[in-house]
Amino acid sequence: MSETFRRVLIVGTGLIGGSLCLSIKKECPQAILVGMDANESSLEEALKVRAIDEIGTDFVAEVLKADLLLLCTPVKQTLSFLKEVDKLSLMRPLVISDVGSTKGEIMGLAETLTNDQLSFIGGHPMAGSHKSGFIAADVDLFENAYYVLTPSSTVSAETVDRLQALLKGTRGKFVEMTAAEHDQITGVVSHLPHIIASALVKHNQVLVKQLPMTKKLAAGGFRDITRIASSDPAMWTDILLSNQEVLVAEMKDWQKQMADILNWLERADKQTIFDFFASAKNARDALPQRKSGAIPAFNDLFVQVPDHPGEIAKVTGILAGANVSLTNLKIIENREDIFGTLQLTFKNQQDVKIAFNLLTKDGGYTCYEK
Ligand SMILES: NC(=O)c1ccc[n+]([C@@H]2O[C@H](COP(=O)([O-])OP(=O)(O)OC[C@H]3O[C@@H](n4cnc5c(N)ncnc54)[C@H](O)[C@@H]3O)[C@@H](O)[C@H]2O)c1
Ligand SMILES: O=C(O)C(=O)C[C@]1(C(=O)O)C=C[C@@H](O)C=C1
Repeated sequence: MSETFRRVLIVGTGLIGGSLCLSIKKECPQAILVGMDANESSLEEALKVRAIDEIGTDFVAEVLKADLLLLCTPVKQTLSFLKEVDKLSLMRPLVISDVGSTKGEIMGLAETLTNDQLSFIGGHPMAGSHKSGFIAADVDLFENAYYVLTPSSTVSAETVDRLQALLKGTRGKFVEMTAAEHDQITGVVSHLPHIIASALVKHNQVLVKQLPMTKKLAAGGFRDITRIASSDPAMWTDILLSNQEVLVAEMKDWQKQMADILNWLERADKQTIFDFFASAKNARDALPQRKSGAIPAFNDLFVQVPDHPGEIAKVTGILAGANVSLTNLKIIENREDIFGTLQLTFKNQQDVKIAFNLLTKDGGYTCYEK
C-alpha cells in the first residue's frame, strides 16, 4: 500500500477545486486540506462545510509544508503558479497536479521544470458545469466521469497510484493519454461546442433587437444547445488561447461543413440534407449513456414574474411559507418591462419540485426548469 498524501494545498476552491475537496474529504478524511483562493467567499463557504480544514494565506509558506499541490485555477493562472513553485527551494518532494481543460501547454512547461523535488501529473476531470465557485461544488460531480491523467515523463507509476488513491472519492474513471491526444479530443468534444454555443447566442441577439418575441420563443432546443454559453468567460478565454492550434484547424473544418450544408440548402438537395440529419442522429443515439452523477442536476427553477414592485418578495414569501430554502436568487435581464425571469437555485431536486408546485399552483406563476 503506497503512502498517502498528508497535507494537500488546493489553490482555487471553485467549482472543480471545491468538488475535489468534497470528494477527498469523503474517502480520505485523514488528509489535511488547505484551501487558497482569490475569492474569499469561496474559501469561507468551503471551510464552513468542512470541505477544507484550513485557509492558507501565504502561498510560498503553504507550498513548503504541502505534500501535494492541486492547482484548480484557470489554465493561464495555473501556468504562473507552476513557474513560481519551480523557483522555490523545496526541502522535500512535492507532487503537483492540475485540473485544467487543456493539457499541451501545461505539460510543455512541466517537462522543462528544473526543480528536482517536483513531480507533475496533469489532470482533467471530464465533468463540470456552466456554474462557477464553491457554491456550485458537488461531491458527486465526477462520478462515472472520465478523469484524464497526463503524468510527466519523470513521474513514477507509484506516484500516479498515490494520486488516484487520494482521488478515489471522485468515483471518476482514470485514464492516461498524451497531452496532444487530450487536446485534440477535447478541442472537438468540448472547446468547439463552447464556441458554437456562444456564437448561437450572439447570432440570436441580432434578431432579439428587431423582434423581442424571439427571447420568448427560444424553447427547449435553443436552451439545450446554449446552456454552456453561460460559462465563465475568463476560463474559456484561457482555454481557447491554450488550445489555439487545434481549434484553428477545427474551426476551418467546421466552416467547411457549414459551407457544405449551405450549398445543399441553396440547391434544395433533399436527399443529402436527409442523409446529413440521419447520420448525425445515428451517431448521437450511439453515444454511451452516462450513469448517474456525471451529468449534474442544476437544481434551478426559472420563474416568470410580472415587472411589479413586491413581486420578488411574493415569490420568496411563498417558498418561506413552506420552509423551502434558496441557495441563490438571480434576476435575469429584462428589457421588455412586462415580465422578468427569476433564476432560483435550490439545494436539491426535491426542493425544486416542491417550489415548482407551489409557485405554479398557489402563485399562478409560469415556471420551467431549464
Ligand atoms: N467548469 C468546468 O466545467 C470545468 C471542468 C473541468 C475542468 N475545468 C478546469 O478547472 C479549472 C477551474 O475551473 P472552475 O470551473 O472550477 O472555475 P471556478 O471559477 O469555479 O474556480 C476557479 C477558482 O480559482 C480562483 N482563482 C483564480 N485565479 C486565482 C489566483 N490567482 N489565485 C487564487 N485563486 C484564483 C477563483 O477565485 C475561483 O474560485 C480551470 O482550469 C478549468 O479549465 C473546468
Ligand atoms: O457541462 C458543462 O457545462 C461543461 O461545459 C463541462 C465541460 C465540457 O463538457 O465541455 C467543460 C469544460 C471541461 O474542461 C470539461 C467539461
